Amino acid sequence: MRDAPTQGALPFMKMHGLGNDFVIIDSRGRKAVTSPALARALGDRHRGVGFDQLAEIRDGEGSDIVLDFWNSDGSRAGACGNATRCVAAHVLAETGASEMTIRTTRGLLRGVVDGGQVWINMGQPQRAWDEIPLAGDVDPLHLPLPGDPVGVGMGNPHCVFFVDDAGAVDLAKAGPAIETDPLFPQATNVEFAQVRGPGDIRMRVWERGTGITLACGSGACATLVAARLRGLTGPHVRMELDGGWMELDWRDDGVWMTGPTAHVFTASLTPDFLGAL
Ligand SMILES: N[C@@H](CCC[C@H](N)C(=O)O)C(=O)O
Repeated sequence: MRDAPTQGALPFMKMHGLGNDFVIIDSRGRKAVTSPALARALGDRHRGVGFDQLAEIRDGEGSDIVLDFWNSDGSRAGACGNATRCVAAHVLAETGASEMTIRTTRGLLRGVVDGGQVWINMGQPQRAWDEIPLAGDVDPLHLPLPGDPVGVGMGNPHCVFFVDDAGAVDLAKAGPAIETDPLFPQATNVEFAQVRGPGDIRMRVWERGTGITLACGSGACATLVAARLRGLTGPHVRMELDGGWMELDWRDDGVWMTGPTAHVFTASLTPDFLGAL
């Protein structure tokens, strides 16, 4: 028997993009509710719901919607490509529109339905050391770290290593040391990319504030940018992540990406859970 909806409960959606999973709270038309404490409690896979990122949809500010992102450790994420794809797919299905605008701390992003797929323009990459940001004026194309990685900002920092075999990388060992390296004053997401051809990349990721995830949209964009700037690929690639395939295209107006999304369920947080925060 289904429980009757409880008064004071907070509805949310669970969605994922290639296994990068999200709790999404729709706060349009009412006060925002997210906080570091809510993100940590909800992100607990044993006592909460569990997610890689929490996203809150708010009323638009010169845009169709505003989106805020949180990591499971309670920190803010300046960008989350896969959550942006999930929310855009949801809102575009709801409104029947073929395009929309999304304001994030990074700026105004665009979502467009093309060939039955939702594409997001994640904007132009940040390539200057102080925009990524790095701790000092070093060449982002050749960061002074073992392995000669590339630094790229997509509204959040990324450190991209090119490796011979991405599958062989011990993410749990390699990721945390780079995430917290002093070269990155706001810490960093870490990508290990194997270029298999001019339009084919295999990539695995360690995410700042979350750890190993099955996919990372902003990380995929940063990886394409790093590969293109190093002359390893063209501007259009298919990328295989642990959770599946994405397609990316670096155009004159920014880095576009697409891939599958899924709405898993809608449920409500109980007043008891919320009251214990
Ligand atoms: N999974 C996301 C990236 C999430 C943000 C990241 N952990 C950060 O703190 O920057 C994506 O799909 O882009």
